[in-house]
Amino acid sequence: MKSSSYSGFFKLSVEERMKEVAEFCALTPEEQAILKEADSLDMDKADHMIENVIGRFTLPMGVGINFVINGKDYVIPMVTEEPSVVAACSNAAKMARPGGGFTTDYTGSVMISQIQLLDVPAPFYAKGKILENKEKIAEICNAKDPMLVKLGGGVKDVEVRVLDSLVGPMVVVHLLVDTGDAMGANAVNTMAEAVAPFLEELTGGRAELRILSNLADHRIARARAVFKKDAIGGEKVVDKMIAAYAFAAADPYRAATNNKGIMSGIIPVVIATGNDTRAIESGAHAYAARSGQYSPFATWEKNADGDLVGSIEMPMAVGLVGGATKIHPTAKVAVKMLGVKTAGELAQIIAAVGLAQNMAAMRALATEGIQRGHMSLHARNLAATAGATGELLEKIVKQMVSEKNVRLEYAQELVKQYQK
Ligand SMILES: CC(C)(COP(=O)([O-])OP(=O)([O-])OC[C@H]1O[C@@H](n2cnc3c(N)ncnc32)[C@H](O)[C@@H]1OP(=O)([O-])[O-])[C@@H](O)C(=O)NCCC(=O)NCCSC(=O)C[C@@](C)(O)CC(=O)[O-]
Ligand SMILES: NC(=O)C1=CN([C@@H]2O[C@H](COP(=O)(O)OP(=O)(O)OC[C@H]3O[C@@H](n4cnc5c(N)ncnc54)[C@H](OP(=O)(O)O)[C@@H]3O)[C@@H](O)[C@H]2O)C=CC1
Repeated sequence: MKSSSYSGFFKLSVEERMKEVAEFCALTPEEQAILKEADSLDMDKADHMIENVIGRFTLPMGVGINFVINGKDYVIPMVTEEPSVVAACSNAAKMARPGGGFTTDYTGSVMISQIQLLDVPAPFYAKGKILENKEKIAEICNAKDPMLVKLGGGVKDVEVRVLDSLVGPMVVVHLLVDTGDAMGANAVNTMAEAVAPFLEELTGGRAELRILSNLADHRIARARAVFKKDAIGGEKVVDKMIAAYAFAAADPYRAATNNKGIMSGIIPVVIATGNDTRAIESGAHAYAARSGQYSPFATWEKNADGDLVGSIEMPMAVGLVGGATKIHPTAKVAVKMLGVKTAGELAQIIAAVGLAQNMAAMRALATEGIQRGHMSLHARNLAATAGATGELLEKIVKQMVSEKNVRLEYAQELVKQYQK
């Protein structure tokens, strides 16, 4: 496999796919074994990751292929239980190639840590005092994480908001912390707790909550792509897809589903690399609602040539150090597969996958409908659940799809019928 573009990759056996990916990503036999083994996370490690451990839970890892991002080819590890997502992303990445693939950027790894101050006697006067003491605040916080500071991170700015609330006015301090290649929750929470007594002293108030904000709007990843009209079915398809986007832009009921589709692409990469899925979900949805109306994460337009152009912009607080990324053996291999050296690079790849997923889903929805592509892959799932394997599985899938009767009971009925 010389580039990530590979027609018919899905028709290969698992072993053949692994061989191609191992060659592309230079995976050692040990790394390949980690991906193949269901129990690559040993019980001892598992027992130290969370509490009350009794076992482990395995999910399939697929690869999103055909991706070109900033001129470089990528094979993208994706861990999900949902059929058709990996296929959809690979499909859209293939359609993006004639337009040059995806172009991305990143605003930097700045997280917000919040400190809530209650019973501040004169909130606006206190705000001034806090802002005058930015340097001292940064000094107290940075002393808690010399390693981060050595790596170029640490507190970059301090902001103060005075909020009206159910319990009266409150002063909310935001520490803007560059967390480098860490997601940063632990790092910034430690800083918030360390600086709270100084803020109490400055303001005469009482510090209560000291915790990061998952609305990471200083940590934005962007991706954009041109889908040449001829690569996606012509200008009529472009127009239909823009009408589909207009629906999502006008209606939160549709936007929620549209964004769920984007998350169907994003979360598998977040899981594969051992990152915190809840942080990504909450940040993304809060960002999508920032104008007051819940909106799509991505925007779709037609350019002067009649091609479809898409852009996505969302918070992307993922890291390469900390969390499970450095503990989980499979996550370590996934990071190697991507060849990323910084959290920013990882964030940008994830944004590109989100845009790809949205494109594939919208194209299917705006043309033939989602069921043909999605249900034919879902049918495989059901046939396997009903106990079919090999040739029988293929036969049952074909029959369920052609009869448009993709249900578990029917799969079970067919298995019984053919096994008689
Ligand atoms: C499912 C496809 C890709 C079928 O695709 P197809 O239409 O049969 O197209 P194709 O046979 O011409 O294949 C095109 C490429 O797709 C990939 N591909 C094709 N088949 C496979 C496969 N079996 N396994 C892996 N990859 C596959 C592969 O890269 C292939 O290129 P090739 O290798 O042939 O050169 C297409 O119909 C599609 O993109 N559908 C969208 C499916 C989707 O979005 N699923 C997400 C789940 S539904 C959801 O969660 C969200 C939703 C839909 O509600 C969001 C929303 O409302 O916005
Ligand atoms: N609301 C939320 O989202 C919350 C999430 N969490 C969880 O927090 C975890 C993530 O926290 P995080 O702070 O990232 O984890 P860690 O504290 O494990 O990692 C961050 C630390 O790694 C060290 N480090 C080493 N190399 C680098 C580098 N290149 N760039 C940056 N830091 C480096 C730094 O200092 P040093 O070596 O001194 O440690 C830094 O403080 C996740 O598991 C998440 O689920 C926790 C609470 C709330």
